[in-house]
Amino acid sequence: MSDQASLPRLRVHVRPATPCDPIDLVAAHTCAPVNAWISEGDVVIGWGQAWRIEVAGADQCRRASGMWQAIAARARVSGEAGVAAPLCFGSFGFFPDTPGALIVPRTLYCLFDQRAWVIEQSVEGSDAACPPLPDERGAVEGPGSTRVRDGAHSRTDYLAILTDLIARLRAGEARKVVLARDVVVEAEAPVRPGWVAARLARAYPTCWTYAVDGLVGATPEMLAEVRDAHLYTRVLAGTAGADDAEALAASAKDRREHALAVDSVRRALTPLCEHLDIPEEPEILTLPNVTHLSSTVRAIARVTSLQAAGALHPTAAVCGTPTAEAAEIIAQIEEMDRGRYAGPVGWMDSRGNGQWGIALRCGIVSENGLSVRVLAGGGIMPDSEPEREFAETQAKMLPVLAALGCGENGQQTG
Ligand SMILES: C=C(O[C@H]1C=CC=C(C(=O)O)[C@@H]1O)C(=O)O
Repeated sequence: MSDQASLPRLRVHVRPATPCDPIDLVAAHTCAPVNAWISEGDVVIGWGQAWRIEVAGADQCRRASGMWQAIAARARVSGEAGVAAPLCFGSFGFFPDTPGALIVPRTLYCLFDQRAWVIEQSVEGSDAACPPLPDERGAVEGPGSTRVRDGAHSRTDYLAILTDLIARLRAGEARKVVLARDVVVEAEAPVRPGWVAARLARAYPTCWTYAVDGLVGATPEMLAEVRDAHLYTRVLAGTAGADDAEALAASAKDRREHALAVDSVRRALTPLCEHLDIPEEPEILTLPNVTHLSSTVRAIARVTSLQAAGALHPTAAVCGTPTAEAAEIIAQIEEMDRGRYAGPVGWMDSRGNGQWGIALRCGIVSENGLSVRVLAGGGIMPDSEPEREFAETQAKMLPVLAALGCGENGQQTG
């Protein structure tokens, strides 16, 4: 059976709405599951689920994009013409054996160019009512007290894996490998992704905050944003402390690490794009917890945002160089399921325009909400130092740990 067999016909209604604080809205109490994308520019928040597309195996993004285009083409849309509805959210695995999904919410609140819209989406023939917008004055409860425990590896184990990896890189097995680790936060009461997203969006307003299908985070790295064929990608690789911008700019190791990430983006985009514009030198991006080397890449690409994301994933910022060798080494030594960490996460409209970030600085909330796996990694080079790389992952975990009320070393901060 083809992927596109038995796709639904959506009924969609778009109406203008009063702009409100989207962060209050995402934190508001509701019985329907929340998915969200909050940035300084665009906001998309959805409640409930009208339809869901699950994709497993290779080439997930391209296949999901094809199914979405077929659904969007046959949707019956009424109301105002200000938004290219229907809209969906999505999240995909780092490795192809983790299934990805597109979620079509029942009710959406969107803020584009400071204009607000409410969109109702349902499958023709289903008569369940769309959930109303929640009252943004009623925030959900937090998870109470929380504590952090080791994930797949203790600090000692992880340092040993790093040491071994650096030896393999020095022996020439790959030029760069991005290694990651996890910790687990246990909570007294269920963690609500909307509550975590609201705290992240307030603390990291220049990042793209997302909550999709239980994956919640605030990423500074844009994999692919496409608006009417204009493609924008922000490549990050090379990290130092929040106050160490000068040292980072001068670090030969970080500049080489960054150049490999930019090269991987160039290679992926060249067959896909025209007018590929890649800066010669990276800039510094300063966040509250870390500083990164950053390159903004622009191009003209006549593809959907999700097709572009699929062509780019996995970049050398999250996998390594060469890609196949790095992925193989990760699979051998990381001994942890990355799940959807470091995969594409975002949203898309009926024309394929949308934003797909890399799911970094994130947590995966368990089904009952009582635990959250927090993941972070870093690019390892032959001249990396294990202790510094471990400290870098701690700094990268800080946003989600702090949002959950845990300090850098796992102590509770309220
Ligand atoms: C793999 C992660 O970060 C990537 C993005 C920015 C900087 C990175 C680095 O310097 O290693 C990583 O390539 C992560 O946050 O888990």
